[in-house]
Amino acid sequence: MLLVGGTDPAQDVAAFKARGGHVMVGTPGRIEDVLKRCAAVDLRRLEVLVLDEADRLLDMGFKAQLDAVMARLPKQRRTGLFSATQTEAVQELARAGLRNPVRVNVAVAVQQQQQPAKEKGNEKAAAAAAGKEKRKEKEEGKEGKEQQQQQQQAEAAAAAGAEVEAAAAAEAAAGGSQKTPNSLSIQYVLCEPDEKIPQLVRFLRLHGPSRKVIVYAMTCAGVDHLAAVLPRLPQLATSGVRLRALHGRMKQAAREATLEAFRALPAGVLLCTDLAARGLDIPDVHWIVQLDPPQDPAAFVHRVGRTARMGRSGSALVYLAKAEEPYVEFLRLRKVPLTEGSPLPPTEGQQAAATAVADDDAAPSTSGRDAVANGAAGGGKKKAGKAAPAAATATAAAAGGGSGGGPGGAVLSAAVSTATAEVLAALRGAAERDRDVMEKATKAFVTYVRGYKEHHCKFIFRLQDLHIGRLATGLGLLRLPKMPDLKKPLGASEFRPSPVDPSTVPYRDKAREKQRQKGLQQKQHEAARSGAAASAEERAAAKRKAAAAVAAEAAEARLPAAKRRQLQMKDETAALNQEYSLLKKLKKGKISQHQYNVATGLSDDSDLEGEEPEGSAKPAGAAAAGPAGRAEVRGSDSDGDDGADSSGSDDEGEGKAGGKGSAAGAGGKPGAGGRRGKGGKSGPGTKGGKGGPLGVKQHRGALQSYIDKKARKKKRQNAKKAQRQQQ
Ligand SMILES: Nc1ncnc2c1ncn2[C@@H]1O[C@H](COP(=O)(O)OP(=O)(O)OP(=O)(O)O)[C@@H](O)[C@H]1O
Repeated sequence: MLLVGGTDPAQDVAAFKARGGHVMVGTPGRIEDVLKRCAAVDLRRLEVLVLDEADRLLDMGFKAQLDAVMARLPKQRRTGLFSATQTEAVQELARAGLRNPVRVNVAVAVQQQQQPAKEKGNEKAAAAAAGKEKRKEKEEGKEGKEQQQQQQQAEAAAAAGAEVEAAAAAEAAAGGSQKTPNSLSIQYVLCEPDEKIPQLVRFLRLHGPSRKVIVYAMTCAGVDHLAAVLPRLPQLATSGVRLRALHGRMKQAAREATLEAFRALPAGVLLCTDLAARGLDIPDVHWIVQLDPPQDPAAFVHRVGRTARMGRSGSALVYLAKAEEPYVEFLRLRKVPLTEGSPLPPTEGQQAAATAVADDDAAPSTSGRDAVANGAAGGGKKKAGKAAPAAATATAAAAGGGSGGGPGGAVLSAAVSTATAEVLAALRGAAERDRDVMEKATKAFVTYVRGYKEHHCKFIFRLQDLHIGRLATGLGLLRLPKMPDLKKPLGASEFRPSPVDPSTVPYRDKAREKQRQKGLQQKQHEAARSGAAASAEERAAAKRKAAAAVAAEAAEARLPAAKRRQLQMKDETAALNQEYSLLKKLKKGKISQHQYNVATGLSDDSDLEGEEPEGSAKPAGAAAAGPAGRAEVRGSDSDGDDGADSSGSDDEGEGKAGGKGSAAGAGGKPGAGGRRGKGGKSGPGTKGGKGGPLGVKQHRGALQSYIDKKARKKKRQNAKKAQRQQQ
């Protein structure tokens, strides 16, 4: 029976009840599910348990399901663990319930290759640590059956540990070994994040039409992006390369269909994640390309194992950034030898173009990445191509593929750089034209950065060494996404944003774009509605404020007559003081008669514009009393429209306006009589705010009596002073 996801478990149970079976093959989750639902499955006579890809099954991800299944199995059985990367962790072997384990190691002997002492030490240390762990568990262990089980496991572990040590010793005696077949050649090419896709494009142009190639990316979003963008690149469009995508976020039926389609192709490219790293048996795969190294280094061996199967030959390639180069040594220590490869030369046409430009003495100084930005922005590939030579050396040096050196090498480097810039421009152009590509590129970027952070070899793949600017450029992003995870993103300042506004990029798919436009309109509508609600709220607030002012006036009216008079007197005194100072200014010629009239409310200000004060220069007082005061009052009217104008946006500002502008703000104009100055008291011109503006005669009379009163007071004070002096 085959028990895997993608179908209804009830169907599996029904099929088992109907037909029975001798061999169950399945995934841990589905087997556990079926065993739970079907008491009819008799496991008492189970003889053999096989855990294929044992290291993966025994890791913590499948623990619950595997423990549930194994709890139902008889203790007396034969158990086989298989994997190209068998774990040496003895605890895990004990978890699989092994007693007297025997290890069979299939490895390729390599003459004159010494097993590194450090490696041997690691294995011994792992075994010793495992033994120690078990002893500790024994000491702290529980009683009864559980303890007995643990003891058995500990014994098994000790035996397994001895076995591992023996295997290590045997390997050492044999002069070392390698984990990948001799018929498989693995190369690494040094290239920075913005050179990976251009390199891949060149690779696929060369091999894609005639070979079966599997390309691994780190994340599902990365695969989705490649699958969306590669067919649109002019550099690949005419190559006849057939692309298929496979990853874990696809439905089971779609995965199976993709795999079948890829199998059926005579040549083509499978873009995938580590979902397809293990177990796939497609005999005629010739190339494995690892665009991104796997998070789990164990997956490296499994990925490359999709080629060179059963004695056939095969090739593999991994792209590494300069900072990731220690990965090569890391793999060598794990018996996976890699040799350095060169970045692929561009097509003949590009090489010829580069040669022509290299001959031109006046090489432009624009960098390659600038050229990408320019080229994409202007939709001009010519620009990108033209700007390349200056960047050529840098790019080729970064690629480190040995294509430089000597005049011929320089030309080739220039050509490589031109080709890179062209692909990058095309990547960005694709994102600028189709929102789907743009979104996929962004998602690929974000998931890649997150995935990079989760690399198992953190000491090699360090997020702080990942060149964020070049990664974003390499995916054709229009903007650099904000990522809180990235505190100091390396090279972020080198990223050149696209002049295209991402919010304006449409979906190429018409139905999808229509849907988006509909959504946008709906959002605008909602925003307008909430804006209208906000202004309704403002109006309500203004109403409340006016009502409060009326209530304050009414409260004032209810005060005892003496108190009311006292308040009025206070108001009038303040107003008259201001008018007095205005009068002095008028007499000194600092303000004109008209300005005085307007400021004191004796005339309307509509004819003030353009009027020059007496004298050549505009007096400072005029500004304070006239236009400035007016502007402030207006500021208070535009409440909310201009939040930056704080003086005009709150009560305080309004009060100040009334104060500074005095009569102009508060009392002069018809209808302004109700406006309150600072402190909520009636302005001087209002005289209680009820009778409107005073007549000119009345006003002058009031002012004159005030001046006389002041003069009399002063006279009295002077007389008293003189009297004191005489005494
Ligand atoms: N004894 C054999 N004779 C002929 N062909 C065989 C033999 N054993 C295996 N093969 C073939 O070799 C290929 C690889 O076998 P298989 O898939 O079992 O390998 P594997 O070790 O499980 O690989 P992996 O776990 O890496 O996927 C298959 O096509 C299989 O049919």
